[in-house]
Amino acid sequence: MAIIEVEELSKRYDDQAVLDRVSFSVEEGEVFGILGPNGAGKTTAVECVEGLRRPDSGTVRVLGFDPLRQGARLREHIGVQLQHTQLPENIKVWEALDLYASFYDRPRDWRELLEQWGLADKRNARFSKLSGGQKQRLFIALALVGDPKVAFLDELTTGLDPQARRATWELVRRVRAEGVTVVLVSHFMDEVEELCDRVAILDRGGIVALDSPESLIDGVDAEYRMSFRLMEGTAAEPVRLLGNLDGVASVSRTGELVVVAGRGDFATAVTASLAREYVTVRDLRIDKHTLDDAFIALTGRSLQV
Ligand SMILES: Nc1ncnc2c1ncn2[C@@H]1O[C@H](COP(=O)(O)OP(=O)(O)OP(=O)(O)O)[C@@H](O)[C@H]1O
Repeated sequence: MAIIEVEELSKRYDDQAVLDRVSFSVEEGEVFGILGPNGAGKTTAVECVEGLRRPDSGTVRVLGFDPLRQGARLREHIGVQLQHTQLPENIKVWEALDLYASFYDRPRDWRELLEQWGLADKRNARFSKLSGGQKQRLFIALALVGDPKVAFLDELTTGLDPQARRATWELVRRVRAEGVTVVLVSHFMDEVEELCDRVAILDRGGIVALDSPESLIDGVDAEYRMSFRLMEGTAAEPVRLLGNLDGVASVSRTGELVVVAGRGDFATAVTASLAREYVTVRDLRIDKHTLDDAFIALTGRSLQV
């Protein structure tokens, strides 16, 4: 069942078209990613869905509500992650939760959220004294305090170190496991690949692709490479053995190192052929495509900044 439906959403700022007839829907229970480079219009799109910005045209329904006309009722059922600048430096963790709980008719018990998100010992700490990861946990707890059906998480891991990013990903999985639908805005490929059931790739105001990360990656019809080392004394000559296999574009050998490039599922054909000839190899590596390759294939540019 679609929980969010967006049709033909358009928005301009002055003479700049930021969203141009964007349509997508989000299914109940999924983690839906909106991925795109800086300035692609991600935040604008999400804020139109949340009812925080007014689109020029198009329709948006979230849980059946029109975010502009029924914003107050809608906000009872959604949770929005705040950006850092939106909490006073001196507010205590419990005060922030208590304040946000007061915005809802039927909030969750924030003491439970403190426990659940590992913030119980930080209950009386001031916001400014929290680490980046703790702040992120607080923001997620605040987004959940209204017991929402949908949570919007925007650039959740920007500025976090790799360890804190991974810990935050785990938290998102927990939110999903609780049955909350998640809309995740990000410009990190790995994050989206890791977390999202489906992703809309937004570029220059339009959706250039919408699918699961796996399908987007599988759809990339570009060469990739596999490499391995032959065991010493191997008699087989890989260039001859592998050169004519389906999908293989080139095979090169430098000493024991063999590099095979190709398209499609050539790596399976290569390993099967090696096994048939009893050739054992080590250090086998396949540089499979990533979401960034999918982005390059779709837009001609890399998203990595
Ligand atoms: N209130 C506004 N008035 C004028 N222009 C705006 C406004 N908000 C955003 N823009 C412009 O619209 C474009 C899209 O901005 P938006 O914040 O939606 O992109 P984004 O994909 O979320 O980018 P980022 O990843 O940098 O947050 C940008 O060029 C931005 O400068």
